[in-house]
Amino acid sequence: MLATESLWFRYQDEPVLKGVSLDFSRHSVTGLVGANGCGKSTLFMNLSGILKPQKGAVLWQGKPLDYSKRGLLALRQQVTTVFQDPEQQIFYTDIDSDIAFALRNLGIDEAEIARRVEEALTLVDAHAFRHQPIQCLSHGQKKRVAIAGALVLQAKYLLLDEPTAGLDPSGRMQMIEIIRRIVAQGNHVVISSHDIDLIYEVSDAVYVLNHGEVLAEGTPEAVFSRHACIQQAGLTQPWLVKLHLELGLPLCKNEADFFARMRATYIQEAS
Ligand SMILES: Nc1ncnc2c1ncn2[C@@H]1O[C@H](COP(=O)(O)OP(=O)(O)OP(=O)(O)O)[C@@H](O)[C@H]1O
Repeated sequence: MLATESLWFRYQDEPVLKGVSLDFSRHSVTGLVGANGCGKSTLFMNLSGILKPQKGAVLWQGKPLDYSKRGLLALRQQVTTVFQDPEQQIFYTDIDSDIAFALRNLGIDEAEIARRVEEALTLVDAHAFRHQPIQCLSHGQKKRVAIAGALVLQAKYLLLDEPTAGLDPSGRMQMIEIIRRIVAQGNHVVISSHDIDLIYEVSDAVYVLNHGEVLAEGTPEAVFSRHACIQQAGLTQPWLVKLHLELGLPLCKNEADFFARMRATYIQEAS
């Protein structure tokens, strides 16, 4: 279980997170949205034990997080973060060594490392550029390498900070597919993003943060239908929700569903 209980955090005088209670274990994919500066990255750093709350707690496996070196090492094998900028997480010039880095630090044997690296590269579709030096990769490819570096740890929770930032449309679709594959393996994903359409499509539950507080929580359909609340948080509604609310079209979860429903209706009406 990964959760927070009445968590307060401040860097200086002003609190950035104000008593937030969030549970990331109830759903496979939890989305976290909010305007710039509402505290999303600060929350991620609290969840991974980089920052420590002044009040309240991060709950890991039902207990307040153990901040000892041993406790944090155990946490980070089960809760891994992929930051927005992949450069922050890349240490080597060759992809295999980079992805294997954390496993070598943990003293895992080489045969197991090779197996896990292979599996992670498959999951993020990186075989095609596996032998290129990392500095020659595109932003999107580096992002996939950073995710592979987190996946080899076989963590139960993957925290993705802006996974689609800087990706072109096909990179974005590929990221959605990667998230689905990670979830299909039985893992939890927490996504913080300004890409509202992505959060709507891939999340099972959403938290809306506003000035360090939880303004709304629930299914993406319910949360994003609350126009005034979404506006108050400085956000916009996903396009599929707008079509539903403004034109009375069926509320669909993704573009493919939407076009399938529209085609079925159109063909029925035409015949
Ligand atoms: N190291 C720091 N020292 C002092 N204040 C900080 C520090 N890091 C962040 N803050 C402040 O904490 C608040 C929350 O920042 P945070 O980066 O968590 O927000 P965010 O929701 O991730 O924003 P964005 O959507 O822009 O990435 C902001 O007011 C920011 O200025």
